Amino acid sequence: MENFASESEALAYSLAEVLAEKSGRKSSFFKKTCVRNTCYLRMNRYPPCPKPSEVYGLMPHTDSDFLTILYQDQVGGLQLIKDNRWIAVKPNPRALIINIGDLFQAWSNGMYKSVEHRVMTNPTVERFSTAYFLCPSYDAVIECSGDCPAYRNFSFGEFRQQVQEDVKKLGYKVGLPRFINDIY
Ligand SMILES: O=C(O)CCC(=O)C(=O)O
Ligand SMILES: [Fe+2]
Repeated sequence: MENFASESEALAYSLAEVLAEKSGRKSSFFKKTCVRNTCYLRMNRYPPCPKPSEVYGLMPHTDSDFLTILYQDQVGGLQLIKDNRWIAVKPNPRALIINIGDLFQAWSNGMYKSVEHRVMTNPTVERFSTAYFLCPSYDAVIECSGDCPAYRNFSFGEFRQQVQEDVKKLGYKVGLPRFINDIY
């Protein structure tokens, strides 16, 4: 598991470097902004569920980070939304899944999208996945790029707090729409 974490960390940084350059920013941004104590690994276990059509393994959501590196086992169940339709992400033991998170969407002014995804349950088989989340320090300010920034500046701490507040009060995450720029 430690190996997975350190390999994922290295991969996340190099991917983020390339993506930063592609979005017209300094490639060193993530090295400077992301710190070990906010990045984390999540191990997901999905027990078999007798009513898969009624119970999600994981509710539809976007990830609240910069970038996620995900490994899923052979059971399947991960889906992402494309053109308003849910598409299954086929398990491949030789592949990792890379998700752009909300912070990268804001930072790139929507050039890269934080894709909505969910996990369906399986009636008979247990499923496992492991995800590494690349996150900035809580006080890092996410500045949206471009002449017409779609989002106002916000810190990761502020974003996280708002997400937690919404989940507590409303029962779901609102996420980036809360930070849309209202100067236009
Ligand atoms: O289990 C999966 O395939 C997805 C996990 C996930 O989306 C998450 O942990 O945020
Ligand atoms: Fe996720």
